[in-house]
Amino acid sequence: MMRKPVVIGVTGGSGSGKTSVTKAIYESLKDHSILVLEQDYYYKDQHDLPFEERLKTNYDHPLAFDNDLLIEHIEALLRYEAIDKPVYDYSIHTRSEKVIPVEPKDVIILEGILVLEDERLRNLMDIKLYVDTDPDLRIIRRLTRDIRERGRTFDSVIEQYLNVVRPMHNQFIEPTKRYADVIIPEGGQNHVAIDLMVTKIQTILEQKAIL
Ligand SMILES: Nc1ncnc2c1ncn2[C@@H]1O[C@H](COP(=O)(O)OP(=O)(O)O)[C@@H](O)[C@H]1O
Ligand SMILES: O=c1ccn([C@@H]2O[C@H](COP(=O)(O)O)[C@@H](O)[C@H]2O)c(=O)[nH]1
Repeated sequence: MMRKPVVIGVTGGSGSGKTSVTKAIYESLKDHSILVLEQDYYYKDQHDLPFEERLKTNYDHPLAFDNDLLIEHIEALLRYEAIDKPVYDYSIHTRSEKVIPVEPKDVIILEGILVLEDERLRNLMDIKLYVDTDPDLRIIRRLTRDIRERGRTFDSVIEQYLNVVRPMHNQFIEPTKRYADVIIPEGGQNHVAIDLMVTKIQTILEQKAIL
């Protein structure tokens, strides 16, 4: 049987705990061969747009992402070829000049708000997870994080949440729950769900005779 990496998709609304779940799975498997791809890093490059225009972009719509490049990169990793992963800078709303060279690994975690929305991405996944956290917790988490880490003000987070993030969540993200194999309530503190996932990934790796 030909060797092929395992691909795990992790999705959920903004602030649901996708990154925390991904980190927890990564930490449990880091002695093996594992890498993370963040869909956020594949937002379309907006260097050509003035900063004021970038503020108006809808970052919660499927068309905001360069999924063609993301798919190209996953397909390369599935062939055990290295990629140059883009880096996204939230404070300037575009890709940074840097890229991160990424070597292929046996486990690929693909994390992002709309990774289950694109059928081409879904078809590349062995396991699909949806992190399901109540909207009140998600907005509290997002507020704290965006002010601390993404250079935002209280007012700008609230305004973006009500006008864009919330309606886009209801229209595009929440409906992808139906594609999930597993729904994880509460995100990164759900140790039982994370342990189950880690065990499942190990079983797949054993079946593929990678471990
Ligand atoms: N269970 C939790 N309790 C409290 N804060 C959390 C919890 N899970 C995540 N956070 C915090 O909430 C913010 C968003 O979590 P994160 O994992 O980045 O979510 P996502 O990737 O889905 O946006 C982060 O600052 C994180 O530290
Ligand atoms: O330039 C940008 C790019 C993205 N966003 C917001 O980020 C979230 C997705 O990240 P999470 O880590 O899942 O929260 C998305 O809801 C966008 O609104 C942004 O504000 N600016």
